[in-house]
Amino acid sequence: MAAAKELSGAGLRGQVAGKTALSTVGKSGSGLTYRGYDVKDLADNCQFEEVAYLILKGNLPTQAELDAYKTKLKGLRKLPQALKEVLERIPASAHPMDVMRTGCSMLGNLETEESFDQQQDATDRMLALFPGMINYWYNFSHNNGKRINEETDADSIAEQFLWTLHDEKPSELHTQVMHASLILYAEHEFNASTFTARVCASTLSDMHSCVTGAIGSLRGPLHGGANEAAMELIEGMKDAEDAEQKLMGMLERKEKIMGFGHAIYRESDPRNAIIKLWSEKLAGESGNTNLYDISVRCEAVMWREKKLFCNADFFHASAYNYMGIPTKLFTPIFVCSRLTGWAAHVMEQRADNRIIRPSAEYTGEEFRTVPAISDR
Ligand SMILES: CC(=O)SCCNC(=O)CCNC(=O)[C@H](O)C(C)(C)COP(=O)(O)OP(=O)(O)OC[C@H]1O[C@@H](n2cnc3c(N)ncnc32)[C@H](O)[C@@H]1OP(=O)(O)O
Ligand SMILES: O=C([O-])CC(=O)C(=O)O
Repeated sequence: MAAAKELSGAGLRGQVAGKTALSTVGKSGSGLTYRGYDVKDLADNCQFEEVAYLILKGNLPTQAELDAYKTKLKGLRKLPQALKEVLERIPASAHPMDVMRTGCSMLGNLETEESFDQQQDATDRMLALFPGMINYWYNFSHNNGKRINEETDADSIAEQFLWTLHDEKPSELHTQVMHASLILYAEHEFNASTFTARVCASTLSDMHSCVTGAIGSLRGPLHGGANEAAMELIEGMKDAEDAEQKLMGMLERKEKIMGFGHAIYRESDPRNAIIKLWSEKLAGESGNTNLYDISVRCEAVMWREKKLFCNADFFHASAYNYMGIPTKLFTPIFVCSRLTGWAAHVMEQRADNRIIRPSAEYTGEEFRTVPAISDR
């Protein structure tokens, strides 16, 4: 099992900051469970919608419940015209995570969550709409003003993401990998973005504000942004030998290697083995295993030199690249998935709320009085 570290120190490390029934990290099974189910079991046997249902509603759906949920989500894909207009005004140079943040916030203006009774519907709308939203912007801004049809016939969120990105039905294999990827990223206890969402929820704010804040926290390279940073690293390496040399140089210069290490896991991240297998399969399918081979060498060097292991992000880089996904859209996919965890945590916080307001250890000046301006 991927066990948890002994934790203490800055960054609230090791401190229990609240309760959750949603997931465990470093405690049982392969090391990550959603509502008691091992993430590997879920990734091997479920579609993303089943896992979203589990996280949001508490139990795995029956076939009839799953069909009804997927039909509901399919009916919620249409982007409001005002949101399309905002997306068309965002320049191609913008980071797609900023587009997600603005898009989510705009949706909150157009379809405001007026009461907590609407929390499930507000979440479902975002789950259904986010893939088309980011790919509408991406195609418009990067593809000569192309306006895609976001109301595709895609059967699932996994398929909808790839379909709206490439404007064609994706292969079975690619859709299967996307399901697994969305499942792996869906929930992870009190990580930085989820904690952001919970802090916002604790003030009794609305769902769109909680999610907008969480997107901002996920954006950084120490958190979700690491999958993009990992891609930038490996695409600069010619082959496995070059990877070895470059990494050794970076370690000598004490540079941080994105996609490695974890705040909670000690020896491995259970999501890595799963996405690594998919990356290998995609490499085989593509007929060019170089990027996969480079990634495998990086993993070996980091463990040999530093006992640092790949987290969920590292092999996601090569997997997404093999599926033809542009690097800057990697972290928005994480948003399309983690939205389930964020929303479920918001609902959990609301159900048993006290405003989150810790204390600080003061390190500033002693008490003093204001001198006259002429004496300063
Ligand atoms: C889905 C996710 O969000 S997973 C996380 C994605 N983020 C990354 O991949 C970014 C790279 N990794 C990191 O920056 C860190 O490992 C974090 C942010 C994930 C965890 O941070 P921490 O809990 O502070 O890490 P930890 O306490 O284990 O660090 C121990 C030591 O290892 C070093 N270290 C940790 N990760 C790395 C890394 N990826 N590369 C180089 N050194 C590292 C730290 O600098 C620290 O050294 P120090 O004691 O000399 O300061
Ligand atoms: O738990 C964390 O700190 C980061 C992480 O792996 C995640 O959010 O998936």
